Amino acid sequence: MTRVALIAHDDEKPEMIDLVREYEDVLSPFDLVGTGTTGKRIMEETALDIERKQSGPLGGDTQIGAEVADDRMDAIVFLRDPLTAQPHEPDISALLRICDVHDVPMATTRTSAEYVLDGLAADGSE
Ligand SMILES: O=C(CO)COP(=O)(O)O
Repeated sequence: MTRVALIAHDDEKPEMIDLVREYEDVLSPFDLVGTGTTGKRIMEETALDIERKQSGPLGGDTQIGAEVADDRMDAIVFLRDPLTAQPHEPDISALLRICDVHDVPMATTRTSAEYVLDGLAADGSE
């Protein structure tokens, strides 16, 4: 099954909720994973079921990176806050790097996320 991770920094959580609402039909057949607070918010505000990892600062990005390293992840939507320093920046950089290593698509903005999700939807309908 297609496995997708959803992650958003605090300032980007409203954008993530808006995105997943728009793409709820695309996302609902997928196996969805999220960092702690992002996953909680998505489940509160949509009908999607999310496997929740730790919150990002407590290791959630690292847990998702481990799945990438194990070739278990098909795509990641990570709406990052580009204007706020994060205490767990090394974990975020490591996640970006391991996605590059394993050629796992990671979208970090609304528009790139729409391209990735449109692509997954098109793959699923072939
Ligand atoms: O910090 C995050 C990603 O780096 C996101 O974590 P939360 O979803 O727990 O807020």
